[in-house]
Amino acid sequence: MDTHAHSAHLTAPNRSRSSQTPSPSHSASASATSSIHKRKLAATAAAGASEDHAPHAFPPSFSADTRDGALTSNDDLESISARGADSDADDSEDAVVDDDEDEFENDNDSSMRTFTAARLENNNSVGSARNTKLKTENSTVKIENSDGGKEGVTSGSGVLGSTALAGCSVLGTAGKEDTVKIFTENIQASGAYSAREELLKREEEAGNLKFVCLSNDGIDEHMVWLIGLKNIFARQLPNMPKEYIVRLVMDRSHKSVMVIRGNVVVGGITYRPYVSQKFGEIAFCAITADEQVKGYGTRLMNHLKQHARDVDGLTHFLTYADNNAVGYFIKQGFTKEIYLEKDRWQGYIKDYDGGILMECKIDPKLPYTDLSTMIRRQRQAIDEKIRELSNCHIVYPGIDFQKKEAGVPKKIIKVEDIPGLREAGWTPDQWGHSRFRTLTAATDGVSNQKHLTAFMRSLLKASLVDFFFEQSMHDHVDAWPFKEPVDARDVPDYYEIIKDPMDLRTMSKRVESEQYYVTFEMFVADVKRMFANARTYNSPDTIYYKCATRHVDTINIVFVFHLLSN
Ligand SMILES: CC(=O)SCCNC(=O)CCNC(=O)[C@H](O)C(C)(C)COP(=O)(O)OP(=O)(O)OC[C@H]1O[C@@H](n2cnc3c(N)ncnc32)[C@H](O)[C@@H]1OP(=O)(O)O
Repeated sequence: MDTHAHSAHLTAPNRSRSSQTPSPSHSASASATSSIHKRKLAATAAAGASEDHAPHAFPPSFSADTRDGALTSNDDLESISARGADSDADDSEDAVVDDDEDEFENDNDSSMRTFTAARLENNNSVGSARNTKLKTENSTVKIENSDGGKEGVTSGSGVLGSTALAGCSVLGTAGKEDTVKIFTENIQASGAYSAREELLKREEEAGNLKFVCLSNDGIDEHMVWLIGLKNIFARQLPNMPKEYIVRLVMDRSHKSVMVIRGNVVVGGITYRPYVSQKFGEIAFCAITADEQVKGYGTRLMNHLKQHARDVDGLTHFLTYADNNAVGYFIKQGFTKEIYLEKDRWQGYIKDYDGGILMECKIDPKLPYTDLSTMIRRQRQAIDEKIRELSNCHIVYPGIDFQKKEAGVPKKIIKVEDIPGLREAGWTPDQWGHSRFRTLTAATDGVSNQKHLTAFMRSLLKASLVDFFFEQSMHDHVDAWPFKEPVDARDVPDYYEIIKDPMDLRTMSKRVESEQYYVTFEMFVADVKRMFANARTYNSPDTIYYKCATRHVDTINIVFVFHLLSN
């Protein structure tokens, strides 16, 4: 274990999403993430800790493992301090040369100022105000064995393959296979998640897209990709000092899983595997602005999990997530609750003020890069089971419900003629189970229907108007809105507000058809609808409103009376 120590007070990288990120289909998340919040990383490595706990400069990745090839020095480390982005220090102070000035032209200044000012402050007043931000629990920083870093460079590098489970093989006979296929495709069901994963998986198989995991191994092409990734981080995490990003990305104990499309980096995740502790720390995660919310972030995370489990032997990931990226991490299976035992991670990871520590347990078995196939198979298995137990997958032709005037059906359909009803287990003796008895079903259905029609007719033609509108008719002869359908020429906005109009004439037509109101409840429902409309359209001080209110109770009484007398 490296026991190199120095008294550095470290970085305040603010990791925050770039405000220029377009999010066509996710405006909510885009707007939520567009505000650049200031985030401070209070990282510390106290000098003088015990040998066992390997007192080190923070982040540990800048320790001895890093010296052989990373673009860092301990001086540089000391210079990254806990500072906000509002420093006004001299921009001319040199730091790490930027590889892509265009990329950075908009957001370069603030972090450079932060960095520079931090250096000045660090020289002048080590341990003053900044110390108050340092988190005491981090005062001892454990140093990971170098195995993590080395592994990252050797066995950990390479193109990440999908586990390529066989395509959707369907159980059962050929015929069944077809139906299952049709059904599964019909369910639209793969859902957005699976659809995106499936699409990107196909892109990978077609060779248009690849996911690689690399460290700084000196290979030219890899370096170009790492620099491309560094640029994306710098742009997407504008409050994070670029020098800090460079160091971690180029640090050989860190690994980066990258999405490469057409030899161009689209995004990536830089993490440090703590192999002996079996967890990894995600340092940076970003997708280039115009490729966000297209599923790359999810596929990237899935590749990362698979690689970290199968190559690094990790069981967990920890990360300090930006507030505005918490939603993304939750969708990737991260939680704010940390279940990993503290002694496995505390002191190992960088501590960010303003971020939220989140954890993800890596499942030991899940085929992370082929989840869409797994989900599809699960759906098929569930579908098969449902088919064994029910006929709900069989779709019958619909009922021809052509209507005449006033919504009266053109032809009467007998219940037993409804397609699929008998097949679903219905038998005519189940009539009585219906909540509302229909009169046609009873043995004396015809006479009952006649009786009901007569009753409703009398209510409408004779007593209803008098009974219900006695007062209003006397007081207001023009109770016309209830008697006829409202004329849109008289009341232009009526049908914009009232979507289900009702009036006494329509009801009368329904009664006279002797086909519409097969239960008295249907009749009462129309009366109530008529009153409800009156109260919706008219203001409470109108006679229509008052009248409707008064007579809702009346119709209820009539209804109860009818039920009792039958
Ligand atoms: C440790 C850290 O680095 S924290 C900082 C994280 N990085 C950033 O904030 C930089 C800017 N943002 C990005 O680079 C990207 O948006 C990422 C990396 C956060 C996500 O990558 P994407 O490719 O956009 O994610 P992807 O398309 O796979 O979306 C997965 C789901 O997460 C959601 N999501 C994506 N970004 C966010 C967000 N910032 N907040 C909430 N939800 C989000 C998506 O809407 C999608 O939801 P759905 O499955 O219900 O449709």
